[in-house]
Amino acid sequence: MQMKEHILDTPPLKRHVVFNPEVAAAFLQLVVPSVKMALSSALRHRCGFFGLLSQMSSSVSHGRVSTVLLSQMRNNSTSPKIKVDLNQSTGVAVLSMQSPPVNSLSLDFLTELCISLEKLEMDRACRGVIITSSQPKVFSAGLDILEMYGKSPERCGEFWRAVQEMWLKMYGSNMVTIAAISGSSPAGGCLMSMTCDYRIMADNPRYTIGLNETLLGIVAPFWFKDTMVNTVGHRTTELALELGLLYSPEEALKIGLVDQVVPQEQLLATATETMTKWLAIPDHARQITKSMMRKPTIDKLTSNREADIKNFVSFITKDSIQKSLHMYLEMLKKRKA
Ligand SMILES: CCC/C=C/C(=O)SCCNC(=O)CCNC(=O)[C@H](O)C(C)(C)COP(=O)([O-])OP(=O)([O-])OC[C@H]1O[C@@H](n2cnc3c(N)ncnc32)[C@H](O)[C@@H]1OP(=O)([O-])[O-]
Repeated sequence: MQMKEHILDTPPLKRHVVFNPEVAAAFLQLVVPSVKMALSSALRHRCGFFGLLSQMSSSVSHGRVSTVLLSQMRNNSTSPKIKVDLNQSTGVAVLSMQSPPVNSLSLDFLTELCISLEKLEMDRACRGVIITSSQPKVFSAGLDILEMYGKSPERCGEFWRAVQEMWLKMYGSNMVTIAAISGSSPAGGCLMSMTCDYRIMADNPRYTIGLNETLLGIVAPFWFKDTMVNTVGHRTTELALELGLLYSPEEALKIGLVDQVVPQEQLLATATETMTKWLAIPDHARQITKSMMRKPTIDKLTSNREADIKNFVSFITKDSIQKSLHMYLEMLKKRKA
């Protein structure tokens, strides 16, 4: 489990240059994303300010900045993908995913999400987080398929490390986490929901939730599987994963994939009420209990992180898997037309 800790402030940069707004804008576009990436990476490795500096210089020296910059420009990275409202008096934050069209989990998105979660984790004023979406009809479409299609092995590895980091932060959070699932939540979206302590889904039969990876011709890794086994049990997970089942809210409630289904307009109010109940439990007792339940699953990934990245990269870059992803992307486009 993560311990609350303090982040080192970076000292102000002193530069003696003549100010040119165009150069400054270009510089910011180039540097801000790499600082964000480096900060996230430094946080991941808990290596403090000097680690941060070295991450930044290695990003630049390996020419990664331009690749990251290009993909971020495509993803319209200037607008924040995560909005956090912390109510100081209740200690409850509402974290809204707001990355159109479907809150897909790109490297940028995951980086921003991890930074937001880390900040809340370290903020003593925050005891609970409600995770929801500002996008209509969708909680999250799961991993951004474009991050896994046509990308270099190096980039795939970087992406997968960020997916692992998101899971570690969410599944191991000391805070009470409640998913207010306001729309469809396939694959990685379902995983995010399952990392939370409690799940409430909006009652709309058009919404679906589940780990549907096999429908894309890909395989949910062991820690996706473990999270689902811990949530709904072994046999239900076996069926769900092999068939790539997506459940309606009512069906999800029946198998225990979500804990409550409520009318859409009551979703946030119900999540807030539920949070009050959870926060009535003394933090230390709840946190130790949560750790007791989840630590073995977390340890399994932390001790196999590099091997898991290697597996993912060699799997996802196979020609046959790339073909499956291509076909799935085409199917999504056709379905829309
Ligand atoms: C080993 C690895 C484990 C993998 C885990 C995963 O999470 S794998 C992930 C498994 N995830 C899935 O299988 C979910 C697939 N997605 C869906 O089923 C639906 O989009 C929906 C039900 C989430 C929302 O329905 P809706 O009618 O509201 O929206 P819409 O369908 O009209 O889409 C709007 C636009 O978004 C695009 N786009 C969508 N998803 C993704 C994505 N993940 N990524 C990137 N792009 C995505 C879509 O192509 C379209 O683009 P366009 O044409 O505008 O350029």
